[in-house]
Amino acid sequence: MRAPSPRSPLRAVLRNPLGAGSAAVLLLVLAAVLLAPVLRPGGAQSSNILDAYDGAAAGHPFGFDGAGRDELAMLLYGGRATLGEAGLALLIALILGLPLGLCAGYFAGRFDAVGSWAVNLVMALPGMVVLLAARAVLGPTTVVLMVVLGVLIAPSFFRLARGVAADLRGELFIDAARVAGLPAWRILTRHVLVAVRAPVLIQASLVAGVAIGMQAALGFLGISTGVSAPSWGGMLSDAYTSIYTHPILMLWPGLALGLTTAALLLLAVALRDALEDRPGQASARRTRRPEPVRVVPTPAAAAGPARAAARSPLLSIRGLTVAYAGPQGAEREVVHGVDLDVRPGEVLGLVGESGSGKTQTALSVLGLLPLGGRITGGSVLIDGAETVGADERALRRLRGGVVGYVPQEPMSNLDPCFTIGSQLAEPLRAVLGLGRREAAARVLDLLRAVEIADPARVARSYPHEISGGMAQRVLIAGAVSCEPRLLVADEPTTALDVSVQAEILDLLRRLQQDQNLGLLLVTHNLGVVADLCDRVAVMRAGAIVETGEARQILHAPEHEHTRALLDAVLDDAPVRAPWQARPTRSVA
Ligand SMILES: Nc1ncnc2c1ncn2[C@@H]1O[C@H](COP(=O)(O)OP(=O)(O)OP(=O)(O)O)[C@@H](O)[C@H]1O
Repeated sequence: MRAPSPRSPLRAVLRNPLGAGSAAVLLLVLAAVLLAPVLRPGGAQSSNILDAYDGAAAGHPFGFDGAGRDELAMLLYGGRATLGEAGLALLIALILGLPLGLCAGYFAGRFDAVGSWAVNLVMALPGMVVLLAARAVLGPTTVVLMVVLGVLIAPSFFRLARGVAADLRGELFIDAARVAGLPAWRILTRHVLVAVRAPVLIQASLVAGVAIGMQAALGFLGISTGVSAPSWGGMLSDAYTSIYTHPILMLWPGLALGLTTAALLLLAVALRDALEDRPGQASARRTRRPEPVRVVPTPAAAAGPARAAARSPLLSIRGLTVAYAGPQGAEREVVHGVDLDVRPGEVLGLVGESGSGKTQTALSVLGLLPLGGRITGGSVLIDGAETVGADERALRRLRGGVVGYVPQEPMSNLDPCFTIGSQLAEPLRAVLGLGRREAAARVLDLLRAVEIADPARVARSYPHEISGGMAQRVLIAGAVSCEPRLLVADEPTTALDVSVQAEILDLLRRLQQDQNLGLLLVTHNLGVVADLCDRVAVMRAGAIVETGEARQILHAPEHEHTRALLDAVLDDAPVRAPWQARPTRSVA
């Protein structure tokens, strides 16, 4: 397995000849423009009519314009106006479009509807007419016109960010981050912004080019302050009056405009290539943790399920119904009045045929139903707190800290852009408020606790650099990282190799017993039920048909559907040996 090479994107851009060349041109232009008062302390307005239209001379390499002003000084000071005002328009467009687009895509619903409506309205406006109207109403101030231009081009960022955020919203690693208790702003700024940065950079370069062009056009048409203050557009306008006699005067501002916009575009392309080629950000730092994670078996765990059953439930579901919006707006109910309890230290297996509603029930507990699905009735109490109808803040308090989630697909639940260490540290910092070093050290302990032999290397790895089994161990480490009391595991071994499944189940059982966790285990595997579960609830067509002790359900099922499920197990199918506590061991 290859260790990740945390290259900085800047270095990658500079290694690319296209990137290095365009960055050099842009830097040169920017430096020249910024240093204008040093290079030409006399300013751009000093003129001598006797020099009008004169060619290059000592100290004046670009010659003089029709008013006898130094062309180089005009270019330098004109660049300050043109680039500065175009930058302002870009900034306004980014400030308005990017956060609103991210929020619209991520939160969807009414936020998206209102945002998209407003954006469509702005896009329907004819830009040039609005600018001319703004000039008439607000006066010939380019700065104000550039603010208006920024508002007009903000929809391009809105739509881009909205599209990416809406796509990512359904990604499992976003769900995993939500279950870990991360607030929406943190998910948006970390996971979503990282995905949107490459297209936004390209878009920003295009928009910067358009803004530079528009600023120059306003100056060229003489509808801005460019008449008195120099700008590249104003220079083009002046040069245009003598285009047949002194065409060279068109060359300098034209060249400045062309070079700058071309360099911007090429730099963005090189940056995009560098960012998309780069698997993630800098690896987590290796630090020593002062104290290892200790998992102490509690007396309650040792007392077994009989004692656990006597305590009040950690999870109590009553009359849960879930429905999905149909094509004609009518809702289709897929979970019908489910009742379930999970007590501390108890493993409840939720079994049933495919499509019976197990996953919908588990996702309801976490408040993570996919778009279109909603809880239409009933109650879900986690540690006594009602989650149905609770706001996002209340749910966040429960996620991570009280309830953890082990998903079905290990790889899709890890963000490919970040190292394992950084992803595990994130909830530790957000939920437990640990510092960077403390979180990094605890990550190593967590990786050790899930029996990963080389935690430092795994913490530095990106998801594509580890195996599926190891990824599932990482997710289990994440699920228990904030010391929850309830775990929801949705078919945690389905996506794994048979040989790895047993190890993962053993690990889950050990952690569950050591930490006295309540575990809601969604599975269709009755072997797993026999091995791990204290009690079992059998689902069929969205309803629970039978609940009882695992031994009773497996040996003396009462409902005919449970009997049919047991009959469907192949007679010669391998049966897992009952779980036995064993010393912790390490796997690579
Ligand atoms: N996004 C969705 N939109 C509409 N209906 C859905 C959606 N997701 C699930 N359903 C429906 O909900 C019902 C229950 O699905 P669920 O995923 O809970 O089944 P399951 O028991 O977990 O099955 P499996 O073991 O195959 O995952 C199914 O009839 C399914 O068609």
